[in-house]
This record gives sequence, structure tokens and C-alpha cells, in this order.
Amino acid sequence: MAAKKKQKSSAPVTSSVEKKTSKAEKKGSEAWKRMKTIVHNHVVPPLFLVFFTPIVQVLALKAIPGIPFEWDRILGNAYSWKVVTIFLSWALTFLLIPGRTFEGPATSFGYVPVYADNGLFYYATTFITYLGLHFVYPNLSLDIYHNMPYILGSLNIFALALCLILLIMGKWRPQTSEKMPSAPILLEFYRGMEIHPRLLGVDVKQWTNCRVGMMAWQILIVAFLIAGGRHGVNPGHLANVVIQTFYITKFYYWETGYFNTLDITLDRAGYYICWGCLVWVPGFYTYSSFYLVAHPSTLTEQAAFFVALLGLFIVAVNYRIDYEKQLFRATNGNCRLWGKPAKSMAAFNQISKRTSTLLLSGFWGVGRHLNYTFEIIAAFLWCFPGYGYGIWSFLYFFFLIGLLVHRCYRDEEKCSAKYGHFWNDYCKRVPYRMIPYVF
Ligand SMILES: NC(=O)C1=CN([C@@H]2O[C@H](COP(=O)(O)OP(=O)(O)OC[C@H]3O[C@@H](n4cnc5c(N)ncnc54)[C@H](OP(=O)(O)O)[C@@H]3O)[C@@H](O)[C@H]2O)C=CC1
Ligand SMILES: CC(C)CCC[C@@H](C)[C@H]1CC[C@H]2C3=CC=C4C[C@@H](O)CC[C@]4(C)[C@H]3CC[C@]12C
Repeated sequence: MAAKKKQKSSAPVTSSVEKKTSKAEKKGSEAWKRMKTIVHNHVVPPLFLVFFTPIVQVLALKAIPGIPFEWDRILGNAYSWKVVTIFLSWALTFLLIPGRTFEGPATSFGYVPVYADNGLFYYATTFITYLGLHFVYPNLSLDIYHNMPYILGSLNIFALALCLILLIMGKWRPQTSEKMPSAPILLEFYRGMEIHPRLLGVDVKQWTNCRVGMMAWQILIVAFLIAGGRHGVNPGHLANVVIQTFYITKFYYWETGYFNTLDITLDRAGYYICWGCLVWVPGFYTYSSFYLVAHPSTLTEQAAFFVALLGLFIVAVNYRIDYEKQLFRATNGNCRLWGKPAKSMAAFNQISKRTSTLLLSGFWGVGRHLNYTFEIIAAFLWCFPGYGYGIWSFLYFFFLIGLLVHRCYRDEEKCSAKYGHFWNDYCKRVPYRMIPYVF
């Protein structure tokens, strides 16, 4: 009886403690949320603007030893402005050529973006034209290499001006009917205003991401290989460029698939994406190849061959993972993966109010983001020829780990909001993100 009384009397005490804890927890989590918002809205944008904007030029100083600081690095020079203007116009022209178009996924406010569907044609024509130009300007690649800091200066000014135009357009002349809540101005500049703005008759993100950033990546690494190979091709440098070239060719082959990704469907056209693709990709993504010009790889021919072969295989696996999901979606789940009919689960999309499906077979049954894992391994392999010179040629690899782990969480946040408890069920069935049994 006494025990019963004790039990009875202790029960309400426990629940009031619980209530107090949950209130305190709620308060704590609200404070945490508020702090996250402050950091996201007021700290991240200025930090990124101040830190990332000059970093590519500072790194260029490190890679080409002995060059002093000049104002041209910030303002560009006559050569860099000529190169940048010609390249931006070339990329724009290919988006304006009449031809096949591709409709991207509709936004939540019903806008259907339309893209030029000539990625591989643009890629091949640009690549061949660049190589052909060497017959007329034999020093072209060497000149590009030596002018790289100024080219980055010009790209930087152009990109910042474009982001400003996008901010003004988005604020005062939005092209779509999307309601955009107002935010601190630096945040608006940093994350952008509109998802699918158009300028000069083209989709801005297709121009900056697919046509300028990715092609600059390809042309620049080839230019650096040629610039570094004046006295014979270095096998390690060749391996570095061969893997990246395969990766970029794959991107153009898959370009229309890219229009379904976070960058295009969720991210707005602002500093993060547009400046990122106009400056960060040409300056930082190409850095391992740039660095190898003045710091030749010490890899033997056999080692370089092995690294190249492994790199090509890993890029192929990364593509295979993206392809499995694309095939699954294109066939409405009626496909075979790894020799068996694909397994899937229904997931109700709370935003479009339609039932969608999530793949449970092949790589997507082993981990939720194995494509990122193989992307990181591929990056490690193409950075590897710079082994022996410290951290410098591995900078992209370390950056990519941060970018993709953060992106993994961002993507899961998006999926959780989209599929609700169906996403939680999927996570229970496929419990690991990037490394089975570890993460
Ligand atoms: N080098 C670089 O800087 C970067 C490279 N990449 C590469 O780009 C490529 C694309 O990556 P990313 O854009 O991040 O997107 P992902 O290809 O990883 O796609 C994620 C989306 O796929 C859908 N999805 C998730 N799980 C399933 C499932 N089980 N079945 C079916 N659909 C599913 C969800 O979208 P939905 O709403 O359709 O359900 C989810 O939002 C990858 O190869 C990646 O490695 C990516 C980022 C940076
Ligand atoms: C502000 C900057 C420091 C950060 C800029 C980030 C962007 C440049 C990159 C963010 C996501 C990146 C990409 C996503 C997916 C891609 C598909 C892949 O097949 C090729 C690469 C890429 C287009 C890649 C390009 C850089 C980003 C847009």
C-alpha cells in the first residue's frame, strides 16, 4: 500500500520534472534555432564574401612563385578582359542558337524552366576550337597560365557585377511570380533572389554553371597541361587532366540530369552559385592542375598510369550511381539493377501532393549518397599527382569533403520536408549516408 502510495505520489513529480525539462529543452532548441538563423542570415554571407572573393587570387600567388602583388590582379588587364569577354560571349552564343530544348522540373509556383539541349555539342566544339587555336597562337596556353591571376580578377569583377544585377532584378523586377520574403541585403546578395532568372534571353544558371564554369574548368586544365609540358608531357600531370576530362565529359553527357539537382531546383541565382561557378570553379577547382605547372609531379609513368586507370573507374562508378537513379525515375521503377528487378518504396510528396517512389536497389540500397563518396575518391585521385608538395594540390579534395558532407545534410533536409515520415522510413531501410556501417 505504502509502495503504491509512493508510486502514485511519485508519478506526478516525475511528469512535472519531465514537463520542466521539455519546456527547458524547447527553450534551448528555440534559442539554438534563433542562433542558427542569426549565423545563417548575418554571419555566413559577409564571411563568405570577405573570405572567398580574394582567396583564388591569393592562391594563384602561391602557385606561381615570385610574382609580386599588382592592382591588375584585382582589376584584370587588357589580355584577361579580352579572354573573358570572348569566352563569355562564346558560351552565350551556344545558348541562343535555335535547336532542341529541354524542360526542367516545374517550380512550386508553376514555372517551367526551358534550357538549350546542346551540351555535348558545345563541349566538343569548344574543346576542338581551343586546341585548333594553337595553330594560330602557339603560345596560347602559356599566356593563359601566366595571365591566370588577371583572368580571375576580370572574372571576379564580372561575377560580382552580375550578382548585383541579379539582386536588383530580383528585388525590383522579379521575372516569376514567386513570393520572396525580404531578408538582410547581404544574405539576399549571397544566396540570390530568384531560382530561374533569365538574362539576354538565356537561363542565367545554365550559362554560369553549365556553360562557363564547367567549360572553363576543362579548357584551363588542358591549358595548364600544355603550359607545363613545354619540355615533354609529365605523366602525373597527364593523369590529373585525363581523370578530370573524363569527369567533365560525363557532366556534359548528363547535363539535362543536372537540371534536377539542388543547384538548379532549390538554390537561387546569387553569389553562392553564380560567383561560385564563374570564379570559384575556374580558380579553385582547377587548382591542382595549375599548381602542377610550376611543381611537376614526381609520379613515375607506371604509377601515373595506375592512378589514371583507377580514377577513370571511380568516375565511372560515380556516374553509374547517378545513372541508376535516373533510369529508375525514367522507367517509373520498371527496370533491372544489378541483375534483379529494382525494389522501391512509395513516398508521398507533401508539396506536390503526388506519390513518388524511392529506389531501394543497386547503389541507392547500399547508401543514401554513395555518389558523393565516389566523387570524393575521384577528386583524391586527380589531386594525388601533386603528392610531395604539401597540402596545396589537395585543397580541392578537402574542400569537396566539406561541400559534400554539408550538401548531404542539406539534401536530406529537403527530402525530409518533401516526403515527411516516408523519408524517415527510407532512412531506416537504408541507414547509411556515405560510408556503409560508418556514416
Ligand atoms: N564536384 C562538385 O562540386 C559536386 C558534384 N556533385 C555531383 O553531382 C551529382 C548530382 O548530385 P546532387 O545534385 O547532389 O544530387 P543527387 O544525385 O545525390 O540527388 C539527390 C536527390 O535524389 C533524390 N533521391 C534521393 N534518394 C533517392 C532514392 N533512393 N531514390 C530516388 N531518388 C532519390 C532526391 O530528390 P527528389 O526530390 O527527386 O526525390 C534527392 O534530393 C553527383 O554525382 C555528385 O557527386 C554534387 C555536388 C557538388
Ligand atoms: C561560394 C563558394 C565558395 C561555393 C561555391 C559552390 C559552387 C561553385 C558549387 C556548389 C555545388 C557545385 C556543383 C554541383 C554539382 C555539380 C555536378 C557535377 O557533375 C559537376 C560539378 C557541379 C556542376 C558542381 C559545380 C560547382 C558547384 C555549383
